[in-house]
Amino acid sequence: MRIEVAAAIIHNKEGQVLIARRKPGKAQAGLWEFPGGKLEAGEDAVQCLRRELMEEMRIAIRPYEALGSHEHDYGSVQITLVAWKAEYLGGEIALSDHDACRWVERGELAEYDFAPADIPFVERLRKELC
Ligand SMILES: Nc1nc2c([nH]c(=O)n2[C@H]2C[C@H](O)[C@@H](COP(=O)(O)OP(=O)(O)OP(=O)(O)O)O2)c(=O)[nH]1
Repeated sequence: MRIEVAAAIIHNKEGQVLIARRKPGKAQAGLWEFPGGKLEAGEDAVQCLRRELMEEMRIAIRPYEALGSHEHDYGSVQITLVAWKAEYLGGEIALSDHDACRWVERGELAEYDFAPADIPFVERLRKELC
């Protein structure tokens, strides 16, 4: 099975990036990710991310720049992960699909265990290439 997933690399005014840990019971539980989710039929990545962030975290974002996509084979599922840079607009974070979230500096990203599909984006962020 192949699924298309969008992830938002959300920054705040201080330049920190929002990361979240997948909660127990979900695929990749315990690993950190950039929040987002599966594209629904007829939806583009920007619409998907606006919807997912409101559903999963109750926050409003503005995705504004596509950072490309990476394929990852999880065995039972192959995912195409599309990442977008996004601006945090507002709303107080209320978690439903995650059991933790943090605003982190790029230099702190190495301290977290990310879902394998996210690693190429994490590396680019760490090197400040995006
Ligand atoms: N959202 C998100 N999912 C990721 C990332 N990296 C990564 O490997 N995944 C995987 C985990 C899941 O297998 C899949 C996304 O599923 P999901 O559970 O977040 O999506 P969803 O909210 O639409 O799904 P559902 O729980 O409603 O079924 O992609 C990432 O950075 N963000």
